[in-house]
Amino acid sequence: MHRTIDWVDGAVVVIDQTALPAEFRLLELRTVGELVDAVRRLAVRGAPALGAAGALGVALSAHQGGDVRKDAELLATARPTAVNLAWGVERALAKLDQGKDAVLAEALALLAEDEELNKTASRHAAEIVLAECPRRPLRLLSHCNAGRLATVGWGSALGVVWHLHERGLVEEVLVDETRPLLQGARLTAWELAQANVPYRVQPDSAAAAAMARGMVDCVLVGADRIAANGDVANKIGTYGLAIAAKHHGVPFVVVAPSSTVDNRVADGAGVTIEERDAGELTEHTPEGARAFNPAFDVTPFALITAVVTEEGIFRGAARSPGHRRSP
Ligand SMILES: CSC[C@@H](O)[C@@H](O)C(=O)COP(=O)(O)O
Repeated sequence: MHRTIDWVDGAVVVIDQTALPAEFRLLELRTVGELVDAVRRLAVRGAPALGAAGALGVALSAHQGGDVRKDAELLATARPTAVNLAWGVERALAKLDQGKDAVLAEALALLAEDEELNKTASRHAAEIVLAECPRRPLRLLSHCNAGRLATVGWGSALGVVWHLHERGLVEEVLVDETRPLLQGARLTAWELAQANVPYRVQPDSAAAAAMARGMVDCVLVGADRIAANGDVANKIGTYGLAIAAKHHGVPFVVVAPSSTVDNRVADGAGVTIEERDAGELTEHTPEGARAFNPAFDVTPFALITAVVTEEGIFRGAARSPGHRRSP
C-alpha cells in the first residue's frame, strides 16, 4: 500500500485525493507553494496526513535553501482547524539549528511513527467497540474519511474497521457521503472497496434514520483537534451525528493520534473553524445565493462515549443505556 504522503528524491509526493476514486495518481510537489496549494485544495487532507505535510514542507524549504521560518508560517496556516498541521511544522522546525538533514530526519521519523500510533489507537478503540456493542457482526457508521488517506498509513477511525475486519467481525460500514466535498463517498468507500469490507454509502441526512431503524451498532469518527476538556472538532456533521447517537443509545467513539490533542485550547469554543468557499455549495442554487460553509464543527465531550488515542481511552459522559461497561 502506497503511503499517502512521502519524501521521494527531494520532493514531497502525495496521493492526489481530488482524483480518487476515478484515478489513482501521485502528485510530485517540488516547492512549498505547491504543497500549500495541495493542502488548500484537499489534494492531501486529514489531520494526521496534514501533520506529515507540515513537517515535510519545512524539510523541503530547508533543502531548497528557502526562508524556512516564513515557509513554516505559510504551511502552518494553510488550514486552521487540524492542529496536527502546526504540530508537524513545529516539530521539524525545532531541528533547524542542527541543519537541513536533521530537519528531514525529524520529518521522516514523524511519518514512520504515524502508522504505528494510529494502529495502536485504533486497536484500543476496537476493544472499546467490542465492549460497548454486544451485537455480532458489527454495523459501523463512518463520517468523512479517517482512513489510510487521512494519515500516512493505516488510518484512525477506519483503522478500527481494519482491526475488526481482520477478525471477521464487521457486517457492514454505513458511509456518510460527507457533503459538500464527498470525502466519505469518494475516499472512504474507495478504501473499504479496496479492503473488501462490505459497505453502503448514505446521505449524511440518513444517519439519524439509520440509527432509529437499529442499523448502527457504533459511530466511529476521527478528529482534527481535541480540546483539553475532550471536546472534539471534526468534519461538519459530526456534532449532529453525536446528538443522534446519544438519542438512540448508540456508542460514539472518536479515534485520533495524541498529536491531535491541543491542551492549549481549553474547550471546543477555542477552536478556529475553517469556513470554505461558497462555490463548494452553490452549483445548484439560484445565481447569487450566499452560503454558510463551515468545514468542521465541535462535539462536546458530554456527547462522546470515548476519545481514544495511542496513549489510552478517555471516557466521555455519553453511555448507552443497557450497554455493558468495559473493564
Ligand atoms: C484521521 S482524519 C480525522 C479528520 O481529519 C477527518 O475526520 C476530517 O474531518 C478531515 O477533514 P478534511 O476537510 O477532509 O481534511
